[in-house]
Amino acid sequence: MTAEHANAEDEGGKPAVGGPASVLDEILAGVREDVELRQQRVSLERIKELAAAAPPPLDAYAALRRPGVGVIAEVKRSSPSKGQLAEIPDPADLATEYAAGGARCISVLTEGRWFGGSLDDLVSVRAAVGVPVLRKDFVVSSYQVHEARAHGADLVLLIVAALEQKVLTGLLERIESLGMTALVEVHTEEEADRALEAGAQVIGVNARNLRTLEVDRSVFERIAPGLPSSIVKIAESGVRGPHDLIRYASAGADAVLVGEGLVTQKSPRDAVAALVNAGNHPATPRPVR
Ligand SMILES: O=P(O)(O)OC[C@@H](O)[C@@H](O)c1c[nH]c2ccccc12
Repeated sequence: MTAEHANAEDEGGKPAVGGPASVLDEILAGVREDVELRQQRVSLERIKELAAAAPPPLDAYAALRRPGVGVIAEVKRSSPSKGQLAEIPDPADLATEYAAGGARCISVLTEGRWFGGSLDDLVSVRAAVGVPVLRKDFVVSSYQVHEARAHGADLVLLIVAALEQKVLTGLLERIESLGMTALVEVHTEEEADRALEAGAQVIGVNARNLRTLEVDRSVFERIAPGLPSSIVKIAESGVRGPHDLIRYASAGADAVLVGEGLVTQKSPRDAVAALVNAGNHPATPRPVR
């Protein structure tokens, strides 16, 4: 890697020039501080060694392309919009329930300040389940990508709105070079174009605007049909039950990513199973390739 490349990867996520600081900008500022502190304790060199020594990643891309509409179930304690959603004393227990309900992948929020997550949660979940695990965080530097791999991640989220194009492309390449899959998150058509331009193969359309936190389920219907059929399409946020999965499926979703709608249920396993059943039902539209 050239020095120029290294710098480019660590420059992402600057707030829009002159714009008011959004929730996303605030989150990113905290994330940068936290990454710096962790990097002082465990150097980039060391985290690269740990990543290289970790058991190889699972093929999340293949899992997401299986027939039927898949469910990515998220371990999510809190959110900036609602505060605490659930206690989740043992994320491994919850992930085990999700997997028993038929979840294709497990998403683990590792951001601490706003979402109450941690890398420890990722490690516990990885050890508990046999399905691919997503590191859900605000990834702005290659340090976090190696860190994800070192802690057992198979998939890493990249949020287009948080990254300059050069940085997005560099991080995506880094994720793939470590054998992981990048889930590239967009919220607008322009961001979708940037994701494709960067080489994304798995694109998540987030119904929630990370600047205002508003949820608009029609965003997926606007953006997904314009994506090439080869792209794996994930509908993120706002799934309350099977009816929302079916709506997203009708617009071409390969999978839905669900947090709040699962962690707030008495039986997260049954809630996942209900979604999985809807996703496998013959009447549910499925993506054509
Ligand atoms: O709880 P919900 O509405 O089911 O949403 C889950 C997931 O989409 C949401 O947690 C999310 C989507 N993109 C993110 C980026 C960062 C943090 C969180 C997210």
